Amino acid sequence: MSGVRHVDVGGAQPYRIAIGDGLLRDGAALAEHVRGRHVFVVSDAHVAPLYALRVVDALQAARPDLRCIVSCIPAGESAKTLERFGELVRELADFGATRDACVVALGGGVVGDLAGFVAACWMRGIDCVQLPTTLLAMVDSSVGGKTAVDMPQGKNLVGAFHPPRAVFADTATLQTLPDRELRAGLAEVVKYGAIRDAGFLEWLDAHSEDLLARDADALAEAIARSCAHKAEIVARDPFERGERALLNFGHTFAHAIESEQGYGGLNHGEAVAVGMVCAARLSARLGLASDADATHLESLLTRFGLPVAVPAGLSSPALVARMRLDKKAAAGGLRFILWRGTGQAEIIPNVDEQSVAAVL
Ligand SMILES: NC(=O)c1ccc[n+]([C@@H]2O[C@H](COP(=O)([O-])OP(=O)(O)OC[C@H]3O[C@@H](n4cnc5c(N)ncnc54)[C@H](O)[C@@H]3O)[C@@H](O)[C@H]2O)c1
Ligand SMILES: O=C(O)C(=O)C[C@@H](O)[C@H](O)[C@H](O)COP(=O)(O)O
Ligand SMILES: [Zn+2]
Repeated sequence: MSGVRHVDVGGAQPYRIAIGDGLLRDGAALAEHVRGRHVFVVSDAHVAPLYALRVVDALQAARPDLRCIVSCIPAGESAKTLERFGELVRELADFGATRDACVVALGGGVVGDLAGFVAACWMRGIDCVQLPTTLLAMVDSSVGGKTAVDMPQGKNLVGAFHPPRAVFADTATLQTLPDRELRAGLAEVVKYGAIRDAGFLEWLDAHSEDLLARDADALAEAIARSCAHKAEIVARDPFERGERALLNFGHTFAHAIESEQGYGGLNHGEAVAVGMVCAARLSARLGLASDADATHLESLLTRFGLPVAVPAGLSSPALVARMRLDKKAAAGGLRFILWRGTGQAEIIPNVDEQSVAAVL
């Protein structure tokens, strides 16, 4: 296969991210990561009909001894629950999956987070291979080993760190992705520029039309650069003891919005876009950065067709209350990822709630 890019994730459990057109058909490469005979493919109602058979056929052509089953969850954030987790582990038990079984997550970040959590828990941890099919999953959720399910009380409240064995991002799958989901992925791409690479933001600015038109080279470049940023951070800080928290830029706001809307309003990428603008405005309010930087970020996100304001009808006190259950909050109060200007994010403890409410 020509033109495949690779990003290696270092650390105690290293793995490789492959990015290229047609990777789901490369059964030999996928099968390399299956140690036993059980393959449990988790996908969703939109992705499974498009791609699941392709993956199973490719795997079985390469390894006729494999036993593959496909479990299909409903599409969307509302499927990322403890209840669905329970169903999937019961299916694994019925399948007779042994400890050398492999969970294959075929889909967006919802499938990736849920299937990854199943892999983290079944027999205290089995292999997981991530096959991301959304831009967001390719640039972010398939990498780094955060797995989780949501609760009504908050996003990703129950989960585990469980790095994948490998990630195969087949960029051909992006051709069937709805526009809204493509734009959601661009929000997390912008995040890398916002937190640590002002030059990347300039590149995104210059290539915004190519990206929205799904130009293959522009998308592959954006994915590879995003993965390289994430790989560098998670290799140094896999368990978010320090700098990994920078990847949460905009997320304290985003998660509060998503949970307050019952996971049926803005999708994750859209909420992150709003959250990043709120974080930039809060930085300006606290005197850390200029309002001009926030305005520049807002205009790039707007160009990508993303929302930049908190949806009408959400109350500031309710959102702030939700932030108290954010995973970065400590007994001492709210901790935010803010910036000192484009490309310079920092962890800021003890942010006062009045300033947050004012920005909301
Ligand atoms: N673990 C992490 O580090 C991490 C990072 C970022 C986000 N996340 C999580 O990821 C989730 C969001 O992921 P997402 O944006 O991929 O959403 P998603 O998984 O809900 O996918 C978005 C929609 O696109 C559909 N879809 C997926 N691939 C498709 C394709 N190729 N063609 C047609 N339709 C397709 C899905 O069925 C779904 O309807 C959130 O739960 C978020 O919390 C996790
Ligand atoms: O990988 C990380 O670390 C991130 O924070 C990436 C985020 O984009 C992602 O949404 C993540 O799931 C948020 O994690 P959480 O710990 O805040 O739930
Ligand atoms: Zn995110």
